[in-house]
Amino acid sequence: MAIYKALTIAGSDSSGGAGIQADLKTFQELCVYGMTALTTIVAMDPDNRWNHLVFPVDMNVVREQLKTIVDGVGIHALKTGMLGSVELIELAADTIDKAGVPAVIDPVMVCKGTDEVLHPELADALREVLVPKATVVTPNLFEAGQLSKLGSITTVEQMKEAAGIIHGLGAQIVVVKGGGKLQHEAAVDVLYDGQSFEVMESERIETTYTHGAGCTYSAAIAAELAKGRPVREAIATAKAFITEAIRHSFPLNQYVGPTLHAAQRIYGKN
Ligand SMILES: Nc1ncnc2c1ncn2[C@@H]1O[C@H](COP(=O)(O)OP(=O)(O)O)[C@@H](O)[C@H]1O
Ligand SMILES: Cc1ncc(COP(=O)(O)O)c(C=O)c1O
Ligand SMILES: [Mg+2]
Repeated sequence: MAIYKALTIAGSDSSGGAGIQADLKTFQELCVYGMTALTTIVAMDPDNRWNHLVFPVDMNVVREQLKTIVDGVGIHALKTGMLGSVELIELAADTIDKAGVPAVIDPVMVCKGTDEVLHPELADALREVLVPKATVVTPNLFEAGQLSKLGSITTVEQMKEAAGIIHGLGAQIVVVKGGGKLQHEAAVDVLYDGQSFEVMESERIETTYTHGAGCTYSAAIAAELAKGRPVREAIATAKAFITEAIRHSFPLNQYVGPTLHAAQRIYGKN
């Protein structure tokens, strides 16, 4: 059996539901060999309302990890998650050029449940340097508002407008995730490939336990692309995967509830 390999360039979520942990668990569930270039370590303070503490990894350390993986092993696809600096965003873009494989860009700007202010230069670098390299880019509503410069997005029409603008930056396929945040009875994502819009409505699960949903979804797309699946098929498979992971999400403590990456394996595909 062929072994397909995927790389994630992302941060560590010590609590295991998002970031590189979500990516690796997802790669494993979808039978892809996962490798990691760690950019940042996020810890959470249980004595201070789960306040996020962010520890960047030295740039040289990130470079050496990428050399190991891209030069030393080889990959079939990659994804990016939390990239905490302009230098890291540029390094991720260079890595995509060098590796020449499909790339899923999850333009992580803020963690759910935190109110950290976004550094504008990060949004600028994502918009100008990394999004143009994307096979698929998966902004949530906030990130789509920042990348498109539309600001607050509250309707499907605005999601379409944002997707059009983000496609214009150079991404091949844009998926704006309405998810649980859009006021709608379904979970609505908008896909745009430069030709037509697809409003993807799926079952909306009533839960607040969606920590890591975006990481998991983008990792699932990357895993399917690593296996050589066509992009639309990869997105459909990933959507089914995240819906089941959210259906079986659970609380870790009073602050956070991740999705269950193993949901399809344990409970079936529904
Ligand atoms: N409550 C929900 N029910 C069903 N699907 C959801 C729900 N919340 C999010 N999703 C889906 O999960 C994926 C990740 O979206 P989202 O949670 O918005 O990303 P992020 O974690 O980056 O904010 C999207 O496909 C979205 O539609
Ligand atoms: C390291 C890391 N990456 C990414 C995210 C974003 O997670 P989500 O998939 O919920 O958008 C988080 C959120 O806590 C994180 O800690
Ligand atoms: Mg996200």
